Formats: sequence, C-alpha cells, structure tokens
Amino acid sequence: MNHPAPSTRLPLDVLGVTHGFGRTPVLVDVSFRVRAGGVAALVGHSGSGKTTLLRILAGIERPVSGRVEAGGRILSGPGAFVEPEDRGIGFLFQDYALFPHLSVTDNVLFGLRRQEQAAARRRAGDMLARLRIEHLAERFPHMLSGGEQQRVALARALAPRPGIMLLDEPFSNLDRALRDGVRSETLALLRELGTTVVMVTHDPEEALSAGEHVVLLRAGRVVQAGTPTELFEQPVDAHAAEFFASSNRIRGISRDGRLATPLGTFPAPGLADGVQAVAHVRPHVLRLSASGEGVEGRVTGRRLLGEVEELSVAVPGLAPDLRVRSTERSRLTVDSTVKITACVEQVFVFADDSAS
Ligand SMILES: Nc1ncnc2c1ncn2[C@@H]1O[C@H](COP(=O)(O)OP(=O)(O)OP(=O)(O)O)[C@@H](O)[C@H]1O
Repeated sequence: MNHPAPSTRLPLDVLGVTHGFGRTPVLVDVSFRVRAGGVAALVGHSGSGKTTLLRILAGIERPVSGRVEAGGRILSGPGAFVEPEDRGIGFLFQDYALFPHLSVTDNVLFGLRRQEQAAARRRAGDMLARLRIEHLAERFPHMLSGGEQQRVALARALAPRPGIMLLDEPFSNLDRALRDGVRSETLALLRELGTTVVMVTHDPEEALSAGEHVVLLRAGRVVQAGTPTELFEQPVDAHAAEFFASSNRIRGISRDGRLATPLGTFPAPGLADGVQAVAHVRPHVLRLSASGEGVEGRVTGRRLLGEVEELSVAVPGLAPDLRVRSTERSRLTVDSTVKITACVEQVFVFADDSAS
C-alpha cells in the first residue's frame, strides 16, 4: 500500500479571540494552544460558540479581535488575514458535502485542483488506498453508505496534506456501532500523518476519548482546558462537573471547610461558613452494601442501562432518590434496606448557583 508523505507539523495558537454578531457576544477572549500533531476537542452545549470558533480558524469568519496563528504565521489578526484556501487547513463537517454529480475519485480530485493532473491522480489514488476505499473509486455519493461517504470526505480533505484539520461533529451522522470505529480510525490516521486536529463535539464521551487536550466552552468563554483526566476528575465549577457526568446534587450548608448533608460530610475547601452549597456526587462513586458502614437507604428501583446498572435509593432527608451506578450486577432487590458510602475524594462541592 502507498503511504502519503506526512503533513508539515504545525502548532495552532488561538490568542484572545473575541467575536460577536451585532451586539451579541459569541466568543469572549478565547485562548488555547494545540501542539503540532496534537488533537484538541472543543466541547460545550449547543450555542456555546464551538462552530463559530471553528469558522474563525478556517478563515470563513473574521474575529472582531484576537489572533489565530499556525506555526507562528498569523492567519487572522489585527491587519492580517489569510484567505481560507491559503491557510493549509482541511475541514471535515457533519454533512460531508460530497458533490453528488462527481464520482468518488473526482470528489477527491476536487481538493487537488491546484495540482498538476498526473500528480493529483496519483495522490487521490494513494488516499483512497490509505482509507481502503479504492474499490469505490468510480461510484457516486448516493451509492455509498454513511460510513463510506465519511471516508471519501476524509480522503478529499486529507489529499492536499493539510497541516491542520478541523472536524465539526464529523461522526454524529453515523450510528453508534459505526461511529466508534470510524472515529478511532480517522484519528489514528491523522496522528500518523502528524496532522494537528481541532475537533468540535457536543458529546462529552467523544471529547474525553478523542482529545488529548479538551477545551470546554460555555457562553463563548473557556470554562476549563486541560487533559481529559483533569476535566473529568478536577472540574473547576458545577457546570464543568455536570457536563461530563450528570450527578446527584445534594444541598447542604458549609461549616469549617466541610459540607454537611444527609449523605455525610464532604470537603468544601474555600467555602466560608454558612454558605449554601451543592455536593455533586456522580452515580458511579456511590457503593451499596446490605450491611456495614454508611448511611441507610431503601432501594426503590433498578434499571439495566447496558454495561451499567442503575439503582435508585431513597434516603431520609434527600429528594429526589439517589442514582447509583455500577458495572456489577447487584443482588439487592427493590425495597431492601442498604448502606450507602461515597468515595469522598470524587465528590465535588461548589457554592449553590441557584441560591443567589
Ligand atoms: N451568522 C450569525 N448571526 C447571528 N448569530 C449567530 C450567527 N452564527 C451563530 N450565531 C449565534 O452564535 C451563538 C453560537 O453559535 P455556534 O453555532 O457557534 O454554537 P455551537 O456551540 O457550535 O452550537 P451547536 O452545537 O448547536 O452547533 C449562538 O447563539 C448562535 O445563535
């Protein structure tokens, strides 16, 4: 099999990018760096500004202020702007946007239209081989499955060997079984080619599994940026904690650096005495046992969610019931009395936003 030459490795810097439409601010002072050949996942709820930021990186949109640099070259900035086609950036978007009237080969050649024809044909052939879709070369997009279309779109985007690749929810149209495979294959290929990647997703699992650097956006601001482990295990605020795993939210009042709740007391560093706060207790950090240590509760329901099982447990003084998840199948039945313990280090306490 022919292997395409690696792309030029480029770091990408986003420096204080601010943008808005009319009076509405959409991005506020956004900064982050993606190392050359690294993969960053931009994640956030709908409307947090992910796509606008990607459009700015692509050069489709000009930021109101701030800079975008690739390998030290200013792409957007005060008095400087490089047109999208001259940025050396490839895109892969959700709807693939293959040309319906062009064959697979011609779709890939479209990305190489600035090159000499014989070299372009060789490159297109290499790319199709690399993605194991040579046998589809003469087909038209309507004759392809979703996964095949995605590969063709990837081949088209990668054929010019961009140093940077922008992915906007490129796997969300694929069904779950296909998605995981296509995503890991795509990222493995991009890593092999040394391409720097910025991937937009609203799926927390996808961000944690794909990005070595995760940037969490809320209302156009970076809430937190770091490794997947940092974002999952050390969230900076309630929003960051809830984004990656929905928790049992247990209210209490802080005293002496701890939060007293019906489920026990949890460390509440930095909170003054008498502040209303919430302990975010993820369902998987709770353990149930038939007897022993812990707060007493009563099992009120069981649901199998696939790999994990969720039990709901009523605890006096707590509403709604606690959600407890485990990959082990519980022997506890509905109505049995249980003891509940929480892994204290994995409980996050933040001031109660809804109380102010
Ligand atoms: N051309 C535009 N004119 C006016 N407002 C816009 C325009 N493009 C985006 N917006 C607004 O900017 C905000 C951010 O939109 P953006 O598409 O960047 O968010 P997103 O995080 O990508 O959301 P989603 O996950 O739903 O795609 C939204 O409030 C949106 O309505």
